[in-house]
Amino acid sequence: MITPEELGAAPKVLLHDHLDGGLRPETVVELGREIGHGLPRSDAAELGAWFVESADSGSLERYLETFDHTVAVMQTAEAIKRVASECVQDLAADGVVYAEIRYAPEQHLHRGLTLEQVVDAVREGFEHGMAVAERPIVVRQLLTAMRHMARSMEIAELAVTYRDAGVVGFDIAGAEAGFPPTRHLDAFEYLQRENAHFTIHAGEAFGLPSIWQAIQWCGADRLGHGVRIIDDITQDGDKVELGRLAAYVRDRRIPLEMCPSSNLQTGAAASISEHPIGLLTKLRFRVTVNTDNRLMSGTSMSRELALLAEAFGYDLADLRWFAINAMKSAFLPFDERLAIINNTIKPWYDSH
Ligand SMILES: O=c1[nH]cnc2c1ncn2[C@@H]1O[C@H](CO)[C@@H](O)[C@H]1O
Ligand SMILES: [Zn+2]
Repeated sequence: MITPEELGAAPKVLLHDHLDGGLRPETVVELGREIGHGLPRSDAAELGAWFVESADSGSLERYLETFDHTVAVMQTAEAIKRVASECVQDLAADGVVYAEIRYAPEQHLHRGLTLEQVVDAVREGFEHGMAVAERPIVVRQLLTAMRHMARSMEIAELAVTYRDAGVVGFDIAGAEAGFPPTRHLDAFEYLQRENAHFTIHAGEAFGLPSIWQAIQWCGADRLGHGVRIIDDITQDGDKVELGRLAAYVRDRRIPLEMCPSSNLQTGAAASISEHPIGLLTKLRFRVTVNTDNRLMSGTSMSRELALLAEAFGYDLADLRWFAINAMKSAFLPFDERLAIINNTIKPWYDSH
């Protein structure tokens, strides 16, 4: 049994977390008041509960509607800096030692900011957060393009421009059904030519064709969620068979950015104990554990790991495996990844 203290103290690595899905409820209330944005609840605790209840919709499309309020209050450099700094501080307090935080710059232009000003504001917020956090943490940005929009090439170029200024990769997000990854093929081909890294939300609200396109057409380094890879695995008693795509994903060690609580809310999985992460972990896929949207799921890295430990009996050795899997899969340069594994992750787990 892992104690709550151990869970909090254990070094954790987070690869899939949305900046606009992780605000503190109090911050949404305060920023909303400052700009006169009407919110469904004015009390912070009630608003926090409202986000979780509303996101508990059983559909990705309705889950995503809750972001209207967080995106609305993140339209000035000051507001974005505050949210970014608080994000880093909250993660550090939860024992996260490395995080890649994503958001869509194109969604923060309503009050006159340019794409560059948005990325700069997030960078300043992250730097501030890393400087004041109660525990050491390294945080980098992933720039997301919205899959139903047509700005992915521009956002991919932005990611390359900022590659030495805190941005380590690119992503596409938003409603999956009807918006296949190949819709943004030019952006992915451009990134490959630039030796840049990217992950793709795939296999969350749509199945194998989405995963297949993300990997075999677009060349994704990692899969956001990827839970539906389970559709290519058949189980007959103790006998487990992998289809060609599932075998490819496992053979190539393609990291799966799994987000258990988020999947329950969008209907991608029925319960934690039935979540495909159990089988995929047993089969030694490159599984990583993530939060997706801490506000909408009312969660944290510690909580996600606690839920898994309870459902599957995981111990500290499993947590170590998840942390090292994630660190190996990070878009940070190899020597920096290795330093975090050898100087931070392993020493803690070796002594516990
Ligand atoms: O689980 C998810 N699947 C797909 N899109 C998502 C998910 N969570 C958040 N976003 C979308 O990504 C945007 C940028 O951060 C958010 O505004 C939200 O629309
Ligand atoms: Zn996501």
